[in-house]
Amino acid sequence: MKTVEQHISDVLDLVEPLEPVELDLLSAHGGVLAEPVASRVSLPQFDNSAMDGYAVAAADLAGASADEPVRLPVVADIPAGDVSAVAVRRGHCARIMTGAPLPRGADAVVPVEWTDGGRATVAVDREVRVGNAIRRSGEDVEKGATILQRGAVLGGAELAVLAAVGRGSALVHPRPRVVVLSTGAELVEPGSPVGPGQIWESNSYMLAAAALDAGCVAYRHGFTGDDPAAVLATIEDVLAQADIVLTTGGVSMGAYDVVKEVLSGSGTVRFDKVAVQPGMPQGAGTVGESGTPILTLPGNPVSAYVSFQLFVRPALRRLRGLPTDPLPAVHARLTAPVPHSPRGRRSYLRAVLQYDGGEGATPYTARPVTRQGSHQLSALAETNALVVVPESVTELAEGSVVEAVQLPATP
Ligand SMILES: Nc1nc2c(c(=O)[nH]1)N[C@H]1C(S)=C(S)[C@@H](COP(=O)(O)OP(=O)(O)OC[C@H]3O[C@@H](n4cnc5c(N)ncnc54)[C@H](O)[C@@H]3O)O[C@H]1N2
Ligand code: MOO
Repeated sequence: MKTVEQHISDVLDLVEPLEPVELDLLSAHGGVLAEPVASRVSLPQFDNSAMDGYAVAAADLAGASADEPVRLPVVADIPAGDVSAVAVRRGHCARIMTGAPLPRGADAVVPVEWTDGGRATVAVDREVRVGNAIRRSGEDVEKGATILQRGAVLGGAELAVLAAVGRGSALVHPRPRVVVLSTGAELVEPGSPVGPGQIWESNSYMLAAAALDAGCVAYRHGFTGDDPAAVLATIEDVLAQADIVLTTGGVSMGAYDVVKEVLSGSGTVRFDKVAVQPGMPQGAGTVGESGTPILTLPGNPVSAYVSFQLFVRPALRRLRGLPTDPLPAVHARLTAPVPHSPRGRRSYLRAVLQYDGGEGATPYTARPVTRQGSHQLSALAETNALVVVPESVTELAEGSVVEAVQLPATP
């Protein structure tokens, strides 16, 4: 059987970061910067007021106090955006709003709270230091400085920085388009009645949602029955909208394992048994003229989920232009024994990981959920970690220290 690491490596060999495209800012959300961005301007671009108040020469307020306020004539009113470039002569002041350009001659701003708020003349009841409440040009960003590094994921903060320096678009690796196909004649769309022997389809929702959580665009293509011609036609149809295709079901040893049947004869898809539990039957390769990567995951829902986290997620990260680091892992103490684990396969047990600050080897505990079958979906929702049981280990006592892989949460 193939090792987990070998399969991850084979999957990664199928994908490259998507070609960068210039996208307007909101469309670039979730994209990964393909080049560093330097600012063409200083921020702020001009000295401006940090408060609503009065622009003054600080020296004019020498000796001002509550008992003996200094009175200054107000020669102008400067709202934010005002470009009428007033100057303030000594002994005068201008009313000024937050963000408005500082007039020539002023070297401090007095907040309105220190004054009587006068419009023609203002009384100021204390002294002010030079530079008070002034935001200097360049104190946020210096012209020419790098504001974002290549590889930055564009979220709200990054888009704000780009917008603030005047960029209307960014060159990014776009979000990959992930098409999810489910196969199986027994599958029925949730919300519709099921007949005898049928089940409601759930894998495509799980995988499409996991792809969205992983920063991709996801399309769900319902399911395609068990007819080889129809499955092949569907796969060919979706290639135009896919940077990667995920299928579930039909890859094992059954007489109707249609994905394996149709893909074995076309493209470069290889089917292997990977030494992992769950998620053993896996296929990976490319299809179509443009060599679109396709990963065929097992149909058992928990197997499909674990396969996504182990094998699909790194591929999606590479498509996005991100490092393919594994999920973070911590050491944790088991709060229950693991009575058996298959020799020669690495088990990933669904578990609830908790920080209890406890003494000893690790401050984390891991409680494996009770229903560990590949078909037992119900405990997935409470699962936040996968406990790793190495290939050579067949049982573990309560209290054993294990590696627990932390699963990503929906952002
Ligand atoms: N003789 C053998 N049988 C099986 C083997 C084996 O090595 N020899 N491997 C087992 C393992 S491990 C797995 S995992 C499954 C994988 O099977 P397939 O990928 O071929 O999946 P299906 O047979 O189509 O379905 C398996 C199971 O999952 C349900 N399913 C499928 N698709 C969906 C869906 N979209 N939503 C919800 N549930 C789905 C399906 O009804 C089956 O119950 O094979 C074992 N067998
Ligand atoms: O590998 Mo299957 O994925 O054991 O249930």
